Amino acid sequence: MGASSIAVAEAREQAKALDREDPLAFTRAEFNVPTTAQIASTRLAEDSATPENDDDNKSVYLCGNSLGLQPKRTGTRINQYLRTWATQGVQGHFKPLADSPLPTWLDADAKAAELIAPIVGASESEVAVMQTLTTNLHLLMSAFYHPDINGRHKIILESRAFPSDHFAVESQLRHHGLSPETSMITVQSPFSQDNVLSTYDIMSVISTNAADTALILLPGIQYYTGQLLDIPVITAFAHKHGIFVIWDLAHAVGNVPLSLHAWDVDAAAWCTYKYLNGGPGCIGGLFVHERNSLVTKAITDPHPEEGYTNRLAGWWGNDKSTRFAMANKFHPVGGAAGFQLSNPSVLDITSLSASLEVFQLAGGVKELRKKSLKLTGFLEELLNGMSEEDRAIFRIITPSDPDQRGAQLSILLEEGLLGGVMTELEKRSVIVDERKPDVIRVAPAPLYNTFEECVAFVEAFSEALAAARKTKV
Ligand SMILES: Cc1ncc(COP(=O)(O)O)c(C=O)c1O
Ligand SMILES: Nc1ccccc1C(=O)C[C@H](N)C(=O)O
Repeated sequence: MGASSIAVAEAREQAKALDREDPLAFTRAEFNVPTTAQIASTRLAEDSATPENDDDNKSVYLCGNSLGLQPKRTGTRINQYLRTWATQGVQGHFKPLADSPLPTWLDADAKAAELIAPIVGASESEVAVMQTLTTNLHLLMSAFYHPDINGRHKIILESRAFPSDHFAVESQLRHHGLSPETSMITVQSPFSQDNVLSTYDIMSVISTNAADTALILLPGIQYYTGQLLDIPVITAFAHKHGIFVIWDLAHAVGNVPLSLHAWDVDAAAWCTYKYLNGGPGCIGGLFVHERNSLVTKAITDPHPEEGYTNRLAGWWGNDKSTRFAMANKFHPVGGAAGFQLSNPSVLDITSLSASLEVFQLAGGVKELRKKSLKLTGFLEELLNGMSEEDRAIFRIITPSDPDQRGAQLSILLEEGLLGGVMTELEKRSVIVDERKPDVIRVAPAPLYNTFEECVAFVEAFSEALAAARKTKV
């Protein structure tokens, strides 16, 4: 690749064969893949948008790690939801819609929890579809971080955490009157220049701070490097030291198989706009292990709040049977649903549920992972096979061990090339994302990307590198 057109032709033939053999190839037709004309258009006005036609040239969209593509059935389901609202008004809360899998609005959250539970490996009662990622991290910390300045008060997180996670931790500490300088511990790798963290790096920091750490917040998959951490092993190690762990699964959910219950994870939160294709800013989710949300007292108990986990509460977390009684005693429903605050946006839940229907069609995340391993492995092989001239100016920083990554490969470019490479890729209708200062993240999503698109990417990338080299500032 990158030099010889024969190599490109061979790779394309190989990719075509892999696409033909792919048992999940059919799910691509479930998605709206932007065409090259749509991507090139500079205005979004309805009259200038190019109508999509299946014969049109499609863009190469490898950005599902940032925003997943729109499933075609999202429009169908949202229109059904809109019809219910238009024709029923408030009665939509209670009336099921004929000829549609959509539940009544009152049951929308429970139904969505049912769909998300297998994706994260939890029971339905351990998950709630609610709020957004950063909010959910705050809600979990408010419930499970109880600092004791003379005992456990520290929070451990990675040194290059996604800024929102870092801000959330810092502000939690300040909220409790603590200083990040004394109570925030960050993990970084002493060995890896790219800050790929070994399990040992993380365990060492836990060991050193074991006596006074209350909480650990870590990413299932690190957003920048694409590294998949060993969730069960790190969780077990933290538990041995009496530390509660919250996992941020933004980049892991819908990407790699998760078994949160079996791994004994304490709590986790995620967003749904990446591999779950819920749409920008769509409703998020959280997991609370059943042992952490036990409702030990019956609702008829004179002091029902005793025995309930401490939490920031709202009426939607109240038991359904008394939610509308308009009494002011909080009776949380057992499980993660008891952490809900407000009635959720049914528009959001409808959008997410439409995409989760496609996950069901595909046979779930385990099936998708089989394809994902092949797809990302193929992309890696193509990148490693590029010309020496190309390879001299980029390096894949994502672990090469497939068990330590999901779909994403992060490519570190030589300094000064990022802007030029992104411009050149966009000219060729190749959509990936940039993370300053020097990384592009490329994520073939098994629900809609093809092996042929991996070849198209590498071809465009080689041309982009050549062009960027010339214009490098
Ligand atoms: C790891 C991580 N944490 C937090 C966020 C912020 O999510 P949100 O804006 O949905 O709160 C994102 C993505 O934006 C993310 O990737
Ligand atoms: N929601 C967004 C809105 C605008 C720009 C980026 C995002 C992202 O989601 C970024 C993503 N969390 C990331 O890992 O880069």
